[in-house]
Amino acid sequence: MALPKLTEWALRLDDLSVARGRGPSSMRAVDGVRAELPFGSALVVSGPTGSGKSSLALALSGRAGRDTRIVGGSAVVCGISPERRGRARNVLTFRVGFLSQDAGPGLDPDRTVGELISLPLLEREPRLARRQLEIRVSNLLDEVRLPLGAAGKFPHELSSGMRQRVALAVALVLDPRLLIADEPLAGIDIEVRHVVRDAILRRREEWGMAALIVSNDVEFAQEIGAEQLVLDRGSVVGVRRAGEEPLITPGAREAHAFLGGA
Ligand SMILES: Nc1ncnc2c1ncn2[C@@H]1O[C@H](COP(=O)(O)OP(=O)(O)OP(=O)(O)O)[C@@H](O)[C@H]1O
Repeated sequence: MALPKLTEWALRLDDLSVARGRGPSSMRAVDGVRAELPFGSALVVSGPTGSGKSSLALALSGRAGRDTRIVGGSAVVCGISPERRGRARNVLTFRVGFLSQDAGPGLDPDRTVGELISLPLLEREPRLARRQLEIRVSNLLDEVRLPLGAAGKFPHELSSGMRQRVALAVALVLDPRLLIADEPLAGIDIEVRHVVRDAILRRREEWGMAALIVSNDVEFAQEIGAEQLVLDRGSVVGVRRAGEEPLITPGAREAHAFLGGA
């Protein structure tokens, strides 16, 4: 079967609902979200704790386990539904780089940084020559501003900010068409912020990478010229297109704060 072609949209969500959990503890974490993200643009998803941001990011990433299911509407991510399985899903994971909320602390402690960055490449291209692999690893280390010597280190030998930069390098190593990053700036050094921002801007400029970032950092959203979407209890309660006034659902006054208003 032919693989799905890339569409002009990195992301198209039509009335998307996502359930979390299994059995009696299952609940609707995302409820009827509509959004479109063309290649070359960025969307920042904000909202209070438990509003469904991570559930949305995970459901779209192609990495969701059985406790995260699309239960209504549809999603097309880089031309592929994240509900697909088998080869189409593999292609989705190659087209979409994913930085989960616990990506930095969750790095495999038994692998060196060089091995961690190489793994996705070897999964996609098992016959890749060693020299090519080394070049890709060193380019990525350079992009996330880590010294070349970091390739031989294990995660526990690095600071939390450095681990987060390694996790970003892993998410970017396949040159994804869409980067989905869940709280990439949370609680770590300023260098991480610059690295994430510069990677998004450069890759967007060079080949139209799109980005979906979960963050409540309004300044960051503005720095990368992103459209913003505010979730509350799984539903969209506010939207702000770059350079425009926010649109807020009547009664959702707290959405202003997430869009940089009073
Ligand atoms: N594995 C799970 N099983 C059952 N419910 C879950 C699971 N994961 C999340 N939830 C529930 O889904 C809802 C949305 O959670 P989610 O983590 O997506 O929100 P969030 O906006 O990302 O929150 P935070 O800012 O705290 O990360 C919450 O009510 C949460 O308790």
